[in-house]
Amino acid sequence: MEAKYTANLPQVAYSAQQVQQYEEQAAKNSGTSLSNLMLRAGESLFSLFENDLVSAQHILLLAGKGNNAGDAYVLARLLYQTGRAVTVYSLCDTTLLTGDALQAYQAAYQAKVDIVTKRPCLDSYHVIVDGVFGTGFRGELPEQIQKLFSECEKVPANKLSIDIPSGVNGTTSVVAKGAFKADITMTFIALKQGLLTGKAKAHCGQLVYTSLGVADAFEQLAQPSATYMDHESLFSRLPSRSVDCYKNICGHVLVVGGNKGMAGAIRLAAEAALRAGAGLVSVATHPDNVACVLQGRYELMVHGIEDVQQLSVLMSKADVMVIGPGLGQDEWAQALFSQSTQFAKQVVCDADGLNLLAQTKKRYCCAVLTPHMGEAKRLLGVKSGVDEANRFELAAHLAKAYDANIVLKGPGTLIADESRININRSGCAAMASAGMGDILSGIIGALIAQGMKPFAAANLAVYIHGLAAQIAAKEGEKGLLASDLFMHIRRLLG
Ligand SMILES: NC(=O)C1=CN([C@@H]2O[C@H](COP(=O)(O)OP(=O)(O)OC[C@H]3O[C@@H](n4cnc5c(N)ncnc54)[C@H](OP(=O)(O)O)[C@@H]3O)[C@@H](O)[C@H]2O)[C@@H](O)CC1
Ligand SMILES: [K+]
Repeated sequence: MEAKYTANLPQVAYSAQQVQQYEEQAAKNSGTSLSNLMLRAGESLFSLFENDLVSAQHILLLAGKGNNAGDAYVLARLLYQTGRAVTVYSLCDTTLLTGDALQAYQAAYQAKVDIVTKRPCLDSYHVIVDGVFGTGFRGELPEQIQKLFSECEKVPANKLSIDIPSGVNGTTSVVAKGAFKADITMTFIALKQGLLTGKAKAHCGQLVYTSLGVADAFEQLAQPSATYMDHESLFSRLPSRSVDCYKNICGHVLVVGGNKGMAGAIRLAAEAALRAGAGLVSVATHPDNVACVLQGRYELMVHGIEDVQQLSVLMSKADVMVIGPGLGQDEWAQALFSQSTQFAKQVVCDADGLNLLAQTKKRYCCAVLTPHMGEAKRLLGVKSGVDEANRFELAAHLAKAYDANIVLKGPGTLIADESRININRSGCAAMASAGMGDILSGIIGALIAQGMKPFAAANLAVYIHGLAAQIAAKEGEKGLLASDLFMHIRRLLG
């Protein structure tokens, strides 16, 4: 049977609310109905069993009371009719079912699918299918359902989520306590932004997509809430080097940081800027660190900074400043930070640069800020009214408040400016290693110095960084060193 889904995900994403709002109209405009979409959803799920889960013969489906359960009942019937052993465990009294879900239930019941309301033993199933909640999920998971999902995690069955893992919010990416953890999630109609970032990404497992035949009509009705740019569109913005270019026209990056005992961070950022193609890289660091930053990387111009006038001189020569790696927060750091706010060109601010920015309420004239969630919350301050768990709100709010591009790190890094958000595709668990952030800020600085616009540079840098980590981590994610990325960054940039 031909696969009715794809792992090649679209380049635009929407909120789960938009899908709910426009799915009916999109179905009508495509000459079909919602009940037909439910049949198509069930068929697409069934084709996954015919293609990727062929050996699965014993299947348990968990069903709620909404249309997500409707999809599960359609799938259950199709699986049963092809001779598989199928049980649907309904988590609600089936008399509560209405509309399309009720019809799908009745069809399954009439086809003699085993439908139970008492919890079966989970041990013997090859696949457990989650059809409990989809786009209609709100708030917290009832405790009993949390317990059930936790039991599911303990058994070896493959876990498949229908549309959205139950307990994940497809708009905000917020994951409710005890949410279902899938190995595969098949999502329908449009890519939901909430599945692509933060903890939600881990709950989805591999994400596959099917349009149910209404994507064109849907895209006519709804504006994407985020982009999800692929390799080609990101790399298409990278300026190429002409044969007659020379180091002085490939951008001069000044990297500021590396307080006592933190030479490694500034060295990684500086080397990353070189590896990402900056023509010249100057380093402003603590005088104690000059020799060790320079050691083995003689292409760097390393300066020990004793007073801020020295920094001013370096600032006057640079095209882009990267500040923060290993900077610290002591008097030396505060003086450098304060001076750095006079820089009238592009700044990339990371690590303690962000903490000083949050404390001092100073602003850069144009900046890319690269916080992780903790730094983002500090930048936000108290009483902001923003839902701190909602990565999209957090990134959008920071972009406005700091008039900056925001790179909100973490799985599915968000890159935001005042008018748009892109969700990064690359990345792996190895990204949680020391020094990874320092390297990222160096790459962003180098790409801007070579003439890329900050938003495009931040997007490409995050992508390259994640991809380099993925390639480098092929032999195991633990124990990977941040500096292992350098060779891959070089190759990726061609
Ligand atoms: N429309 C169609 O025909 C098509 C729809 N499709 C499929 O339908 C899905 C959307 O269906 P849906 O809108 O019915 O919502 P769904 O996610 O099943 O659950 C809603 C139910 O959950 C309940 N509930 C919510 N939160 C809760 C909580 N915290 N704790 C407890 N209960 C909670 C809520 O109860 P309520 O609060 O309203 O009483 C309500 O009963 C979509 O993801 C896709 O899979 C596709 O097949 C295409 C065609
Ligand atoms: K689900």
